[in-house]
Amino acid sequence: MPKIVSAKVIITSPGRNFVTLKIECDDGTTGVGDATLNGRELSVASYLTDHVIPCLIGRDAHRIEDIWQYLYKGAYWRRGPVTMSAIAAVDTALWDIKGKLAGLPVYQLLGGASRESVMVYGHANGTTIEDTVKVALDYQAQGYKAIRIQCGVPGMASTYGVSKDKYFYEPADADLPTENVWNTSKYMRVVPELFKAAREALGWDVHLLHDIHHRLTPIEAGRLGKDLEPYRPFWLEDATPAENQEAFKLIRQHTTTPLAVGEIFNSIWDAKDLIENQLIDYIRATVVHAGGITHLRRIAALADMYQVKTGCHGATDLSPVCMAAALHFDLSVPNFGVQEYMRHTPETDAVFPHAYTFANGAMHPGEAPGLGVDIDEDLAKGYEYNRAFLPVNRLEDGTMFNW
Ligand SMILES: O=C(O)[C@@H](O)[C@@H](O)[C@H](O)[C@H](O)CO
Ligand SMILES: [Mg+2]
Repeated sequence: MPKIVSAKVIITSPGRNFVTLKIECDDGTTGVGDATLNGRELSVASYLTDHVIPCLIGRDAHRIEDIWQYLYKGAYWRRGPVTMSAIAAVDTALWDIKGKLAGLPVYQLLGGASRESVMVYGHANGTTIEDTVKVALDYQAQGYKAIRIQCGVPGMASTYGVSKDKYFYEPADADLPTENVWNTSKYMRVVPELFKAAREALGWDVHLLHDIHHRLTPIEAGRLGKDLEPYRPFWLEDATPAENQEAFKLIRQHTTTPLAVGEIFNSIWDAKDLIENQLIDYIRATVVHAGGITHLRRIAALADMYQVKTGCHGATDLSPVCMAAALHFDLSVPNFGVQEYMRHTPETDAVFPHAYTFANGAMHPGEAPGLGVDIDEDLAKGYEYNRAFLPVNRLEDGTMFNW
């Protein structure tokens, strides 16, 4: 049996902070797992180093399920983004090792390919509607079949999803949280205009997505969903904060626009009622924050029973290790919907050499045994950790709001 003899946490910051777990077995086989939790990276690093790694040494690396259960039930304090990101990193690294030892890409261990490739969506954003549509046309020209569109809001200095440099969006932008200001009614006026202009420019053969990013009440989300129905959005994401899963009932009463939620979910329990009551159409949970491949498969299996599809989160703060693992999952899962692909920078890609490829609006994890991704430890050493927080959001009267 491949015995775990060591494991280490590698923190590197090629443009943004990443936390990677690397596990090594007695025969020299290694596996990697993403443990990055944007804005709280060191908490997961410590959880792994101080509370998980000592319990891994000497265990059989093939026993993925047993180790998962040991770390989940053994913590006593179950669930939460820190715990489940740490468990995810271990799980992902063990699937990587299992694939390498079997000489198979992980998707083959998950039941093989259910499709030829994985449709992805890119992020078109701009300060104005015109700017956003121009970038969306560029994505369409690159072959993307699905494009997220986010534009600035007249009268507001900033809004979610609009970056200074268009193609790379990194919201964790300061040593202490940047304070943004928000106005819902101004936002709700511009989004239908954006979709109208986008449909006129791009036509109907491209999927258009939008991320509300937890900023509307259920009835406001119902209103926006209804306003957008003529433009057929592929989904409206994070329409309202989802701690109260029941809130989505009110949105469903008012609009047929498909709903996606779950990038901040970290276990099946966060999504159970949403899925069982068919209150959503896509589940966004992904490998790094929802307990790894093992737990994400459970979430997808429950979703499949209710015709809910997967739509894994894939922002730049999820490392190429998570992207690789997600693509193996996406290729095999029966109820695949779409994969977010917010390209990493060239310096990040250099630190994380990978086998996955993009062509014509779709991706493939490649045929390398395991996940087909690694971390170049020498390169990684050259990028010091830089504390960076996600912004916070206030209403114009100063009330603390959702970012
Ligand atoms: O859908 C998305 O990609 C966003 O919600 C993310 O950009 C999210 O804001 C970041 O991952 C937070 O770190
Ligand atoms: Mg989102």
